[in-house]
Amino acid sequence: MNAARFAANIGWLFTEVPIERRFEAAAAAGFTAVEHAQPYSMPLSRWRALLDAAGLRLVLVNTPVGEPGSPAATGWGCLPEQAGQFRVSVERALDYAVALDRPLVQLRAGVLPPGVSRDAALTCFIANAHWAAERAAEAGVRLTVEALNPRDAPGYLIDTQELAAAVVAAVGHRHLGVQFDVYHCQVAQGDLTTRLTALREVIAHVQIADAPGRAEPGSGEIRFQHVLSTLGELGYEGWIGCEYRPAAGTVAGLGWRERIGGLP
Ligand SMILES: O=C(O)C(=O)[C@H](O)CO
Ligand SMILES: [Mg+2]
Repeated sequence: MNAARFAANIGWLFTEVPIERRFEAAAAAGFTAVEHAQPYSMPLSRWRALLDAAGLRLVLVNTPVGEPGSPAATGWGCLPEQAGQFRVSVERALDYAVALDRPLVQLRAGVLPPGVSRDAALTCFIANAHWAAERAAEAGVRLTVEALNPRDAPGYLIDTQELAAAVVAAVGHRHLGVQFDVYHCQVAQGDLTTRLTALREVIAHVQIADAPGRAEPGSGEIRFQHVLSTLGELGYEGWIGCEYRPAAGTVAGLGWRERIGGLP
């Protein structure tokens, strides 16, 4: 087992303690890396200090999003005429990324706006992602696109792994890859082995939670031993983000790492 390959998402794990104490908690539980979708409520300097004090590395953040309930609550990526706001969100994410170990940055696509066709929204997102990839390359940062399942994220533009991969292909930039969230794929599509295999060349990051409850691996229907050995056989060398809702306490639920094992 290679626990070093798992990154704790400290927006989901260790929420028993305030954000500032989650770093030491993750390190004490054996993690060497963390991810967080929205790090922006804490200043950069504080992130740097907390990562360093705990000996952790940051491996993933998302671009900032708009206010909850607003049209940009899951991002500006596919909102026509909002390119300016999208660019501001990318620049903010890149500021954090450059100062904090150059984690991957997930581009939030947003929900299909009313009155806008799916094709128009996709064209908009691809153009925005292309601009972002150029900027990310200048900053030495890599970007991802993630597909979310429609039950958890109704209306989110990117709702299948293949659509995420199609955006990556359309942009055609080596600084943009697919963020394959195993939980979202299982809920929306299934056929995990086939999809991991088909997308292996473009997968830049993997996240895990079991389905249907989004708790620890081993709590539901996904055979994670098989998923992880498939990733190993495919030569996946990135991090695996633990983005689940602990069923009964983060530390109490970490036994899955030994039971399931890491990459071979
Ligand atoms: O919902 C998910 O799976 C994500 O990874 C989004 O980035 C929100 O954190
Ligand atoms: Mg995810």
